[in-house]
Amino acid sequence: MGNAIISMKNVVKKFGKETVLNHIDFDIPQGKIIGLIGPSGAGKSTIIKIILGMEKTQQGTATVFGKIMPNRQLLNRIGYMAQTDALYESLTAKENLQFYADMKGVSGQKANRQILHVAEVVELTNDLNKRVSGYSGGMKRRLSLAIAMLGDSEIFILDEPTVGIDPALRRQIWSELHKMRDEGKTLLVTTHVMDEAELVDDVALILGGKLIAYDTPANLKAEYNEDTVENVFLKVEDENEKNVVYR
Ligand SMILES: Nc1ncnc2c1ncn2[C@@H]1O[C@H](COP(=O)(O)OP(=O)(O)OP(=O)(O)O)[C@@H](O)[C@H]1O
Repeated sequence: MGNAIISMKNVVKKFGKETVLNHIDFDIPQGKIIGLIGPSGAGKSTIIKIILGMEKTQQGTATVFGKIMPNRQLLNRIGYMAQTDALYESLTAKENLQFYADMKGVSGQKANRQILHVAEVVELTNDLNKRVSGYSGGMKRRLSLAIAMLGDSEIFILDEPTVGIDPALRRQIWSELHKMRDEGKTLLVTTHVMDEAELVDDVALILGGKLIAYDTPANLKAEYNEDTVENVFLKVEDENEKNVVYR
């Protein structure tokens, strides 16, 4: 794909003798939300870490903006939310946001504006002055997501951003992700929540370290003759258990 903003070419990743990613190839165009879905241990976080240059491959390459990763200079163009929260517990949420805004090179009035906006998106406005040590798990996830949204990133890589977040707020967060997409941002999001897979532009289905399907939710449903992405996923998983021995 000519206009790919993120690309993986023939990526093989092993941990010891275990092959975790088995010849993964895919291109993500700008201005799309891609949902990375697959069962626990399928290799989703490993894909993300390779794209960010945090893990090395045994074969193949990941490129972002046409440059082979790892590339430190590109990192401030990517908003990343990891699966584990990296927060300063003894600081307040606002202080955490100020710290990360500063790290991303945003300061002054612009930082204040962004902090208020991202806090509102994740409904933490009234808890900004509380210490993070007193936050619940879900509040910490929300704060991590708010931090990932700070700055002027063009790409957002979000590993399970809505875990522990209730359905109403999840909807609000997805509406913000769509808004970001409509402004030309590119988002790669992993999720276990299958109804969220209906909200992305393209679904990349990972099973046993392989990219099994990569298409729009509508095309996948038509191809597999199912009415939900969840049913497509179950069908594909079932077919693969019968036919393929992977690893
Ligand atoms: N640092 C590591 N050392 C050894 N094995 C690892 C390491 N990181 C991941 N793995 C293994 O690689 C496989 C894929 O892990 P990964 O975290 O990418 O899966 P995932 O699809 O993100 O799972 P989940 O949905 O549970 O987060 C798993 O079998 C895991 O045990």
